Parts: sequence; C-alpha cells; structure tokens
Amino acid sequence: MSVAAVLTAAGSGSRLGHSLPKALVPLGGQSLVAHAARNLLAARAAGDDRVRVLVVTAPAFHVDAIARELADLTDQVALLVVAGGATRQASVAAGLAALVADPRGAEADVVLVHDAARPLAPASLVARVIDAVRDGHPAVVPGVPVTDTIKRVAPHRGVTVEPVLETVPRTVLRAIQTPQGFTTELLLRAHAHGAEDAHDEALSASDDAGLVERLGEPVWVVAGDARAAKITTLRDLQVADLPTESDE
Ligand SMILES: Nc1ccn([C@@H]2O[C@H](COP(=O)(O)OP(=O)(O)OP(=O)(O)O)[C@@H](O)[C@H]2O)c(=O)n1
Ligand SMILES: C[C@](O)(CO)[C@H](O)COP(=O)(O)O
Repeated sequence: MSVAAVLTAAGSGSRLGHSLPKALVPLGGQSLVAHAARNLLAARAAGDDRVRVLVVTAPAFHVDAIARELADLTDQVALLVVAGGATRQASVAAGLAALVADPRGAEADVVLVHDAARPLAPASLVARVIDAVRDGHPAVVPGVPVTDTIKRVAPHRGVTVEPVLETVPRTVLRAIQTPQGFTTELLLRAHAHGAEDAHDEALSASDDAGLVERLGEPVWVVAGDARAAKITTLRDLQVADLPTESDE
C-alpha cells in the first residue's frame, strides 16, 4: 500500500506568454514544476504515509528538460517523466498508463493528481487530501469558499453585454484546487470511462474528480488553501512571488 502522484506539467502556458513552457518558468529561483514536486514530496500524512512514486507529464519536446529539473529528487522518490497529451485529461491518462506499467507504481493504492500550475500548494494540504482518502473517501478534492457573487449568464458569440439568468447561492459553492486524491481503482475506472473524450478540449474533463462524477460516484471536498492558487497569467506569477507565511 503506497501513495503515488501524477504531476501535470505538459501545458504550454499560452496565457502566461513566457518563452518557456509554464512548468519550467522560474519562481523565486526554482521552476514551477520543481516547487510543486518538492511540496508533494514534503507531505507526511498519518503514519508517515507519503508519495513514493511520482509521474510527471511533460511537453513532448521537454521530457528531458523536466527530468533534468527534477533529477535531484530521485533519492527521495521513484520518478518517471512522460510526454503528456493534447488536453489535461489526456496528460493525466498518459501519466496513469506509465504509473501502472511500472512495478513500483502498480503497488500504489492511492493516487494524487496535482498541477505544476499550483506550485505553492503546501505539504499540509497534500497530507490532508491523503488522510481523507485513507479515512474512507475514495475521491477527495480541496476546495475554498467562493467570495465573489456568482451569476449565471447566457453567453452569445460576439455579444459583449450578456443577460443574467440568476444569482447562484454562493454558500454551497467551492472553487476546486489540486492535489486531488483517489483510490487507484476508482481513478483508473473514471479515466477508462471518460477516455473517448480525452483528446477533445471541449469535451474532456477540466479535473479528475469530474470524471468520477461522470461515473456517478461520490466526490468529497476538504478545506483547500489559498497558497494552492493556480498560476495562469503573468499577474498570478507576480502574486505568487510575493512574500507569504510559510507552511506549518
Ligand atoms: N495538455 C495539457 C494541458 C495542461 N496540462 C497541465 O494541466 C495543468 C493546468 O493547466 P493550465 O493551467 O491550463 O496550463 P496550460 O494548459 O499550460 O495553460 P494555457 O491554457 O494558458 O496554455 C498545468 O499544470 C498544465 O501543465 C497538461 O499536463 N497537459
Ligand atoms: C484541475 C484544476 O486545477 C482544478 O481547479 C483545473 O480544473 C485545471 O483547469 P485548466 O483549465 O486545465 O487550467
């Protein structure tokens, strides 16, 4: 019984607009993927449960660069770096295929899926997700309360002023982060069920828990962490570079 993680790092980062793929962009002297991997590996859940196998999905032309970036972690974890796919879902599926094909990965009964685009997700959050899966919740996501008022609109292509349909009660809304944690059996089943849509950006799931929902299986939310914010734009990167309190 052990924990494995798939770390998605195969995106191009088109909205960030950097010359490097987003995962290799530096933040405070380390790349985003290195930050994310280190925080995953620093997590200690109950009974010293921790990530033993790490599969990283890389842009096809940057597999070696990402492997070099993480080379110093190989004394702590079994590391596999594989080419990702056309969508995030396809990249996770490629990571899972590599995981189960490796004898060390095949032993994992819990799998975390995490985004290199959330480099500062603290080890305490990672441990909270692992603990919730171990406590009997087969699909667990971190979520933070929504602070803006949320309205549903009726968008129309080319129309810049959109009609409001309703205001959604925000007390029942959570903005969902990663790492998301699953029993290996459920995550593999969810990806197999959703495989047909994996390569289509419009049809693929934006997160792994969404695939579990499509199976009709329950998904559970634990408290997220503001530090696990996603870096999408240059402004997000600048905010992530601001001084912040360290993990407990
Ligand atoms: N084909 C893809 C697309 C995304 N990702 C990963 O999924 C996470 C979330 O994606 P996002 O933040 O949207 O990253 P990009 O796709 O790189 O961003 P953009 O849409 O601006 O190009 C990131 O860690 C990214 O590397 C991936 O592994 N494979
Ligand atoms: C998985 C995720 O980070 C959860 O919020 C998010 O759905 C990724 O979305 P993206 O459009 O691939 O950035």
